[in-house]
Amino acid sequence: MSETPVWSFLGPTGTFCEMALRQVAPAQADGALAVELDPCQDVPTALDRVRERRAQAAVVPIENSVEGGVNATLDNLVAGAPLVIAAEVAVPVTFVLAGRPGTSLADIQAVSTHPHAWAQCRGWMHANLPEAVYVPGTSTSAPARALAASSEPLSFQAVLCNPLAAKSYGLEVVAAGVADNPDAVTRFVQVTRPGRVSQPTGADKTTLLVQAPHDRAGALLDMLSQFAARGVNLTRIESRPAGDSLGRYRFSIDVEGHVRDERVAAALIGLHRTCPLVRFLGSYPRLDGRPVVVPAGTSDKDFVVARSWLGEVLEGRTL
Ligand SMILES: O=C(O)C(=O)C[C@]1(C(=O)O)C=C[C@@H](O)C=C1
Repeated sequence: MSETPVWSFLGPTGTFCEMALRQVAPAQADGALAVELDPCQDVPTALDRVRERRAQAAVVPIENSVEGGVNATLDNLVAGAPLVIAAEVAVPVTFVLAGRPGTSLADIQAVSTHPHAWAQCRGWMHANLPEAVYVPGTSTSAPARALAASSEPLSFQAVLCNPLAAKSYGLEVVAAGVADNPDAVTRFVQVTRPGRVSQPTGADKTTLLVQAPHDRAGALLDMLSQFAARGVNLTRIESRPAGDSLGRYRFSIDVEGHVRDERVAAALIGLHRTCPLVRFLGSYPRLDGRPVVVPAGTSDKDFVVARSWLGEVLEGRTL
């Protein structure tokens, strides 16, 4: 009998991350999850569980429509043993302000939540609870659980979490629909250990980490030219400090297409020839399912025809 696969995520139960996991994890015939949930204290721990083979997959936040890239994820993905992204999912993010039963706005002097959640509610907090102090939490549900778990006074009287977490921990909603941007979404990724790369679907994305040479003019332009020359469209590019000295940056990049697409493969080969570091972080179906637009002259067929023409040239059969 095969064992139930373990999937790790940023816990405890009730995070947006768990909502994302429930959207991508396999389900049984009756709709119940076919994986065992492994809530972790932070993103690096969730990813390490996969590296250590204690989990088959991890679901972690990677990009937030308000705060941008999630550094804990972007940096950890390239820090240790290789991992790759297998799928992506977006979760709409709206918060409730919740406290122990009976709490009213006037009782709240301090609020705890994840720093990204706080960043998404700053304007609302300023307008409604300008005096409230912020107490950082390891996730949105960790302080919710802590508040519900005891009746002793804590350093905060309310939390910003998702409505399901407030309900499951038995907290009372003091204010609903708390968000500076009602359309905010967070993108999460399912991460696994690398294996043979899947086949393209025609609507894929590839994530890379690239370090451009730092000691010559135009290095960044050269790096970007590797994509432009092959008609590969970028959907995200962010710089992250390399960490070893000031002024050295790496680029976290998402491109349209799959590493098995000729034009994406050619861009990667070009990067590998010219950049000191290139990490492939996975090709996976894009969440909007929108087919990739392939510019003229960059389809797989165009590459195959051109290669066969060159073969003919080498054999002296054509010029
Ligand atoms: O704390 C959670 O609930 C998470 O899933 C993490 C996280 C994030 O890292 O951005 C996810 C969505 C919200 O933007 C707030 C926090």
